[in-house]
Amino acid sequence: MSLSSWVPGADASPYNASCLPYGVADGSVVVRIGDHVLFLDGVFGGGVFASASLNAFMASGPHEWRDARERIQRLLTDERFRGAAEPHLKPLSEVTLGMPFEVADYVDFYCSLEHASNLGRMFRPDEEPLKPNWRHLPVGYHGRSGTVVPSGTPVRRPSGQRGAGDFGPSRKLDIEVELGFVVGVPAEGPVRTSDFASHVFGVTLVNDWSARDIQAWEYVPLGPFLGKSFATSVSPWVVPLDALSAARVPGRGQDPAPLPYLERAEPWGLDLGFEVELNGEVVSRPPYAGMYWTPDQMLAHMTVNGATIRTGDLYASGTVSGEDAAQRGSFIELTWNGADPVKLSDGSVRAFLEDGDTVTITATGPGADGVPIALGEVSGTITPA
Ligand SMILES: O=C(O)/C=C/C(=O)CC(=O)CC(=O)O
Ligand SMILES: [Ca+2]
Ligand SMILES: [Mg+2]
Repeated sequence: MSLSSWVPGADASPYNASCLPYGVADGSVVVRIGDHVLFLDGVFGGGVFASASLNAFMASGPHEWRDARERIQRLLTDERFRGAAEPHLKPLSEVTLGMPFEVADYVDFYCSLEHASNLGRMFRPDEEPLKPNWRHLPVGYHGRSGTVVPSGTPVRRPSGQRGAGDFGPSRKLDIEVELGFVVGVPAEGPVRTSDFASHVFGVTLVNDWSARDIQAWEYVPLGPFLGKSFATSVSPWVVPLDALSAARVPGRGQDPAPLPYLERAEPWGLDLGFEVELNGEVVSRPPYAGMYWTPDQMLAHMTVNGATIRTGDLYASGTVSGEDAAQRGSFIELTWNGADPVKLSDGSVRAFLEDGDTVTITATGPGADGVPIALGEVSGTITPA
């Protein structure tokens, strides 16, 4: 039975009562229902919701997460609670959304076989596309949490070294379509794959902006640095894992079989479809379901050495790219490093991003009973260097 809400328009919206992402509006914790937000401090009177971030709620653990979600669903679907809840409801158009959580550490992985193969072919044409380690562990690096910004924040074109003796504004400014996982409950490592849902609160959409010229010159052999640390944008919405149970699908197998600490009960995936818009026009549709490494494996890997995790840690999947050319999650792949530019309907072409360009990433998936749900959106406009 899908849940029917008394909030006008909510049932027809992908932000229906089986979605219910959390965010922060006007400095207060809210949940989204249709084109409205419900202020949780108002309806529940304090506690973990009397805060300007989701961190306290996320730290409270899976029992409280489930309890809150059930109470919110009851409030929004049972007419008897309408009188109590309605005073705390506001149209989305009347509030200002902010950063939903305080980011502790930020880690970026590289979990798409298609993306890693495409970049290997472009950056290392004389080598095997995949490095020898790729099928043995989810490759990742530590990013810069201080430059994780909420959707809508303008992104200034970075300047840096583009090669030997060549300094200037990046000419290869790019996007990376990713799914981010937000840690709620802290732990001392190692964390087992089977404990994923005891620690991870939910997901958020991520655009990991990348300056390909700066990156290509600087990142050997220690990995990405200034080519990616200038900005990483996230959606204002964190979708709880419970909203994604219907999106869970059997996943692709792994060969070779991973080491015991990376084993899962079964391979799985999330049937989420991304859409990438450049200046309002769809340029790609990356599918998440076929990602090679899964988020429980990423969590097990990043803690296997004993590293701790904290509330607000964000770890991202790495660029999501599918097999088809129209499913690639970055412009470097879509245009094959600029050789085959994207053609837009107004006749213009793009190899990489120009000043004034706006990129918006959205994603949808099946909610309870297959009713479509939306995962939010992450948008950013490029400003001059
Ligand atoms: O393969 C490379 O040389 C470079 C890869 C990336 O830039 C991707 C990265 O940051 C991780 C990801 O988003 O998948
Ligand atoms: Ca990335
Ligand atoms: Mg980045």
